[in-house]
Order: sequence, then C-alpha cells, then structure tokens
Amino acid sequence: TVPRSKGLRDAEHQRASRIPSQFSQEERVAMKESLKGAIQIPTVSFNPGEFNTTALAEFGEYMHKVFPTVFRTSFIQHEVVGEYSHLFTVQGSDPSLQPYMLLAHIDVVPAPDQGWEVPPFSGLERDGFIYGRGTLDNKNSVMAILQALELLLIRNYIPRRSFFIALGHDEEIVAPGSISAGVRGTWGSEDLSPPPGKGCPARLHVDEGSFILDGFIPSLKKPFAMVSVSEKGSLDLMMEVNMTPGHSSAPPKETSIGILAAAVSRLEQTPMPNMFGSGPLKMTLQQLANEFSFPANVIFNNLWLFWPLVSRLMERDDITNALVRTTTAVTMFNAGIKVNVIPPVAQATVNFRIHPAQTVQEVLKLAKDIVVDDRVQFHVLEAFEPLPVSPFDDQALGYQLIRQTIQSVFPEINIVAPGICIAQTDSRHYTNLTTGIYRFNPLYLQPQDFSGIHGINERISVQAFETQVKFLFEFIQNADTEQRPVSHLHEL
Ligand SMILES: CCCCCCCCCCCCCCCCCC(=O)N[C@@H](Cc1ccccc1)C(=O)O
Ligand SMILES: [Zn+2]
Ligand SMILES: [Zn+2]
Repeated sequence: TVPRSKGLRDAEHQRASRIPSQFSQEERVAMKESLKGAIQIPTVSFNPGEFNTTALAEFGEYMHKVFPTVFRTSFIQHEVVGEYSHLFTVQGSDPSLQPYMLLAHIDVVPAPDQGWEVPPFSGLERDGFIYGRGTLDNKNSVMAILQALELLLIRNYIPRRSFFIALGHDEEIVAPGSISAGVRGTWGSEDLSPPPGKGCPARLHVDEGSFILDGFIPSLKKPFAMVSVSEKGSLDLMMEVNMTPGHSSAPPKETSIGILAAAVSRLEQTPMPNMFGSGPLKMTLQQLANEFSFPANVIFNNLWLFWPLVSRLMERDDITNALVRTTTAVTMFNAGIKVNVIPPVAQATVNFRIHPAQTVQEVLKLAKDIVVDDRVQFHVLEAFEPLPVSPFDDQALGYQLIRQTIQSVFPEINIVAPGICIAQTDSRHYTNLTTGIYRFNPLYLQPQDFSGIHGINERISVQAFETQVKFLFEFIQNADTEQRPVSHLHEL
C-alpha cells in the first residue's frame, strides 16, 4: 500500500502552488448570471429521440460564450458527442497520474408552468434564490464545473492529473447514455478500456446523486454529507391485458382496464420486503450514530438490537422508505379507445427502484407472484441491476478527495458518510470503467428542496451555487495529489 507519508510529502507541493478559492465581486456576479442564462435555454428531453435540439445546440454555443478560456486553452480538447453531448479532455502535466472524470448533464425534464412561482425557464432571482428547471438537476453542476475550470485557467492553473468533463444531453431519458458512448469513442473500445497511449481508465467519477442532507431524519439535528457509493437498480415493467373489443352495452364481468387496475392495486398494496441492514444504509447510520440526540444515539449505536424498530420508523417517510426497500411506482396507465367500446388493451408501466440486496429477476418474480393473474402479460422495458459499492476506505483516493474537499469547503460539516443514491445517474453507464464511482453534489438539500427535483419551484440559492463553484475549484486542485493507485482488488 502507498505509505501515508507520501500524501504528506505531496502536500508540500500542493501548498506551494495552491490557488486560493477567492472570487471577486465581479466574478461572483458573472457566475450567477451565467447560471441564469443556462437555465433560460430549455434543454428539455422528453423521450428517446425527442429532445429540444434547438436548445441543445444553443447551449453548446452558450458554453463557448461564457467560458472562452476553457475553449481556447491548448491542453484542453473539446469533442461534441452524439450531436449534443460534450466531452472535455483536460491534459495534465503528469501523464503517469490516472485521470478522473466529472459528470453532469445538460438536459432537464419538462416543466409545465402551473404551480411555479416564476416561469420555469426564466432563471429569475428572488430572495437570494435562482429559480428554474435544472437549478438542482443538473445545470448547476454543468455550470459549476466549467466555471471553476474557467476561473482556474484565468489564474494560470495547469493541472498535473488529467481529467475528463462529460456533459451528457440525454441523462433524463432511458438511453444508453450518449456521452458514455462518446467516452467509449474516445477510448476506442466497447469496454471503455483505453487504447495504448490514450491514458488510463478514469480513476473515479463525481456525479450527481447526493448532497449535504439537512433535515431528512427527525432526530438528527445536524446536516451531514452523504457521498453515494452505490445507486439502486431499476426495472421499468409494462403490464398489459388484451381482450376482445365489443359494445359496452353488454360488457363482460371485467374489462381489460378492470383486470389491470386490480393487478396494479395489488402491487401498490404489497410493498417489497424491507431490506434494512443489507446495503450501505447501515454504514451510513453507524457513522451518524453519535450525532443523534438521546435516546436515538443509543438506538443507532445498537442496531444489532434495535434494527426492527429503526427499519419500521424508516418506512414512514417516502424518502427513507426508498432506502430500505425496492420501491414500486405505478407511473403510467393507458387504456380505452371510446366511451362505448369495451377496451381491447390496457397497459400500465411500473417503475421499480431496486434495493442493492435484490436483483432485477428477484423483483420481477416477486411482482408476478403478487399479481397472480395469467391474463396480465409482463414486458420488461428497461432494467439495471443495483450498482456495486465503490470503495470508501482510507486508501480510496476518489472518496478521500471528496471527503477532504467537503471538510475544507464546508468546515461546519463534521460527518461525511457513504450512502446510496435512491435514483439513477449516468454513472451507471461507466461501471466497467472504474469501481471508484461517487455521487455527490456539494450543496445542502432539505426535504422541501427534493420536491423541486422533477417537481415545481426547483431552485438553488446564489450562495449555494457560489459554494458549489468553490468546491470544484478546490476539488480539481486537491485531485492534483501524487497519490497513485494502490494494489486493491477494486482497482482496474
Ligand atoms: C440516512 C438518511 C439518508 C437520507 C437520504 C435522503 C436522500 C435525498 C434524495 C437525494 C437523491 C437525489 C437524486 C438526484 C439525482 C437524480 C437523477 C435523476 O433524475 N435520474 C433519473 C435517471 C433516469 C432513469 C430512468 C429514466 C430516465 C432517467 C432517474 O429518474 O433516476
Ligand atoms: Zn439529474
Ligand atoms: Zn433528473
């Protein structure tokens, strides 16, 4: 293993050339205006192949306009991938250091006006917040990454460790992730292993997928940083019932709609098993145990005894329930052709988010055992297994770099814990590139903010965005450590 002192010797080098993350008032105004401009470009992706291509093309031009130094720096290569994704290769001065990758996505989910305090693509600032679709998911990261790099370059920064910035345009649709295909293109092979001379497999990813969580657990008064070292799997299951159409004046006992509605109701009324204790959650809670007030601290320090109580308590809230089980969400129901015609077909789509202790096949079998109706056909539209748990021990450079940067940018946060992302991220397309995949957005998230993600009144505070830029400004410099991969099984 790499002697720990190596990192310390390396720190001398870092201190000598460190660029302080202090920004002028003019730079701070410019960065928030750049984010507003990004929000005003409606880069909506609807379904596979259905994008606002005009907006995506405009966004590409917009990046050139607001980050000119990034685009004219000789050691930065920019490639457009899949027409609207962007891959930046920032060549470091020390090619022996394994590169890393920063991921974010340009596309956003649709945002109908109703319910929004301001129009969702206005980027208006109110009471210190910038409102708009994409302010949390995920244009804040797109702009913060490029903004941090722009500010570093203006200050004559030259990285030692190479890194990639992969900005996808189709994260919000069920797609193979064009940008990951682009990374394959850059490295010239399906398995993402680079051809000779193209550098090493990326050591780590930092993607969306978790935050500094504030107020998600009632008895935990202090916010804590959860770095997602895994993410749940998913199963998009379309259930279908076909029947002979006919005149509705002489209907059968059950129509296709009635049969399918009953099947869907059984699924909703029969939650998947509580898997508390098998997965990263237990590690998260054990790290947090002493942050709870009495008697919660006793409970979380003795999960061997109190786990049944804790697992039941976590079921009460939708978000923490998503941590302890595979969730079932009936998200689409289509049926019927006319009010006086017996419907020939009824279709319902269920979105399962699979707990790491289960597999796609297990969930599919459980669903069939719950439905128990031969008239219901099952069609798997898309499925991803839960992702492997990335290393987070002392030698896991990626995790330690994130932890180190959190502690320097957020000194008030005294707990950094590994956890799991309850949603999917583009990083699921990179599992054969590295096992050092981490998901963390360096900003506070409270439960009410979560409802803005894919919901209404999505917003980010000006202060939070500035701090996100500061985090990336520090992270890129922290990543310039000499620490090399250690002989771990998980290292490629
Ligand atoms: C110990 C207590 C911990 C409390 C945990 C609180 C968790 C708070 C929620 C944090 C998760 C936020 C996730 C943000 C990233 C969402 C990314 C996204 O929207 N991904 C899409 C990808 C997708 C999947 C399928 C079709 C199209 C797109 C998603 O729906 O997951
Ligand atoms: Zn996202
Ligand atoms: Zn999203």
